[in-house]
Amino acid sequence: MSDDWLTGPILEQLSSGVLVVDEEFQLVYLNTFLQRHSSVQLTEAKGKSLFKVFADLPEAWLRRKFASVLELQSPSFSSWEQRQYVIKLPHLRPVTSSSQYMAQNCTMLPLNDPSGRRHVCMLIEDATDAFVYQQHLQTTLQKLEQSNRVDGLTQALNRRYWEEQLKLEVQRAQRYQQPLSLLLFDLDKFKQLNDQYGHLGGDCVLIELTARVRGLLRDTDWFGRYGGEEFGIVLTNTALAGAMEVAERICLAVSSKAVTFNEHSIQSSISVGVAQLDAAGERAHEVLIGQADMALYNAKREGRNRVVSYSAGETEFQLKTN
Ligand SMILES: Nc1nc2c(ncn2[C@@H]2O[C@H](COP(=O)(O)OP(=O)(O)OP(=O)(O)O)[C@@H](O)[C@H]2O)c(=O)[nH]1
Repeated sequence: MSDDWLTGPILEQLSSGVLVVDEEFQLVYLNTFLQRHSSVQLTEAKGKSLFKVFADLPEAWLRRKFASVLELQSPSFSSWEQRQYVIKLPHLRPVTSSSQYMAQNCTMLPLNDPSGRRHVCMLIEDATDAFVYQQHLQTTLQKLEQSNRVDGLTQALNRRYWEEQLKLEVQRAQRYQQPLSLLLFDLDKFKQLNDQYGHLGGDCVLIELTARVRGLLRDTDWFGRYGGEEFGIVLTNTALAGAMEVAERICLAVSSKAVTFNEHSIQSSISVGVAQLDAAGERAHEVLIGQADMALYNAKREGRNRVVSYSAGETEFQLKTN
């Protein structure tokens, strides 16, 4: 007895695609799922070349796959992670996704008709849910990674990540013998500012200041929040003279324009310490931080709102005022 009564309705109802081709890659069968999603009708497509019916198939790849299934008489599989789709079909999800096509898992099976002629049956499973889920997961992981790197208030890099980058850049500069400089700066009399305008006023100054500073830097510089009101900038491929120029520009950008907070106009300034990498060895980045910190200390001591560079061997630090 024929099994058509059984297989017919199942193939009609199946929510996966079933496609069969003969040895010449001519279409023998398409189930309802595929006809509905591709708008190709079996009655019109039967006997035609698969690659003419579906013009945008990856022909060379699919021919190789089919040939190996026919020759080895064993199944082959392609997942959406390797190749997002084999047949370009629109997906019907009401979700936003970067792709409008159905992600597919494809299994290719050897199939012989009753007279022994060889065919290939391709089963196409809709994997769009998994694809969309993975995309969401990736976006979430990227956001998480980003939030692990930045300081929540100012969006400057946080201290841990910034120090990691400093260490890497110091190693790079040493290996390729390129100059590298470090700026450390600190808001002047910030405690007083907080006392006068409240913590929110202080926060507002920190946010505005970091935005101004960021606008003055190159993409290759690393700007991080080193402590409460202390920040660090790694200037790659920059010698001391260039770093001093950047520091002066930043110092001026802060002091030349007040920050508006509620009805207040808050005037602020920073002191900046600058040092160029000269130490060798594994702890060179720590030495560099120490040197920039000493220069910053001197900028504070000399009256604030200024840039001071560290110079090795000098007892008195070179002072530069705005
Ligand atoms: N609003 C605000 N204040 C902060 C934050 N982090 C640290 N501070 C404050 O910054 C102030 C730093 O004070 P000090 O270290 O005495 O330094 P200063 O008053 O700036 O004095 P000088 O550095 O010598 O000019 C403290 O009052 C901290 O509470 C922050 O995220 N937001």
